[in-house]
Amino acid sequence: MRALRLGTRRSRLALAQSGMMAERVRELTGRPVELVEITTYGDISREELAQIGGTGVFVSALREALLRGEIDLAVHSLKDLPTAQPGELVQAAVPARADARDALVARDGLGFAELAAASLAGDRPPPRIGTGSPRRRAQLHAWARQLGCEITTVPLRGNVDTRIGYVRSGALDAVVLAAAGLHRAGLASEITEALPTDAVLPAPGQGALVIECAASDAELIAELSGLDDPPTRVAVTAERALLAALEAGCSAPVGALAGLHADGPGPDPYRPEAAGAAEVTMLHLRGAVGTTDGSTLVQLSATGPVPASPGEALRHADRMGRELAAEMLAKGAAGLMGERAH
Ligand SMILES: NCc1[nH]cc(CCC(=O)O)c1CC(=O)O
Repeated sequence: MRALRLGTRRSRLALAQSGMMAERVRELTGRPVELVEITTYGDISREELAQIGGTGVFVSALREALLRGEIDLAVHSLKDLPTAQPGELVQAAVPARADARDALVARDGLGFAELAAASLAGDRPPPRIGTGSPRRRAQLHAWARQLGCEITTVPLRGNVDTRIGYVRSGALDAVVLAAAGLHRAGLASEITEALPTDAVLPAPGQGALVIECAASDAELIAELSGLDDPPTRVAVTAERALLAALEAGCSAPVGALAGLHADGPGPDPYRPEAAGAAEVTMLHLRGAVGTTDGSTLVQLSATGPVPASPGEALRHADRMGRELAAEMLAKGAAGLMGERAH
């Protein structure tokens, strides 16, 4: 039986999540899966991600390998994918999402509020927090302002180990990283606080992976649907629709998080004949966009029942994302979209 070739980047995080997915694909299909290492521009560039500017620097080399038929599947972090899906590629599976939150790795086991407050006593300068992400900067600065504290954010590049190294060496008081990435890289014990989503909304799609295949590979796409988690796909569809409608790339300060929850028993608006008996599934979507100095933050949310049919549920999620984005633009987000990291 021919082995499936799974293309992966070489970073610790990429190898960890590709290895995890390779194992699940093996279990599901009974076919051997071999990892094919591919170097991407995002891995070799020393520039700041925000300066590179384009979204998808981590994914384009993998996608090119898929299109050339050099690999059969690629595993991406969904948050790294540009919102426009190329027609020649298919998201064959979006597996169940891990922790979507951002995580703080701080000195002395501190959380954000304690760290920010440490400078109030006057014995320390404002804490230096490593993150180049305009989304994280905007929300961390807004949170610090709410607490009446000052923080300094410092741009940061490099792999997960390098970033954590800045805290260990004392060069920075803290760094912010995706919790899911730290878990997958075996570094969960470094987390000193999972940042509450009321304060910091993660990037759209954060914590979710996607297995991508060439659209021509119908047989493999059908097989891999066994790894798809429909609730995760609905949630990330809403988040990415919001992002797309805000016309923002991954370096723009947009946070979004959606989740499904049962709200039954109650009347199901899509099946009125079953009134009172049905479990209604609700989709809740939150979005945030702001200036990187935290002086302005537009935060809005929407909730609505999800149609039972999977196809309709995805269309509904997409519409909810676009409508919430329109509301955010009307509430002032439009004026912020030119803002970029410096
Ligand atoms: N931007 C790089 C990136 N892409 C995905 C993750 C983490 C894993 C995930 O969100 O699924 C990270 C690292 C980070 O933001 O800390």
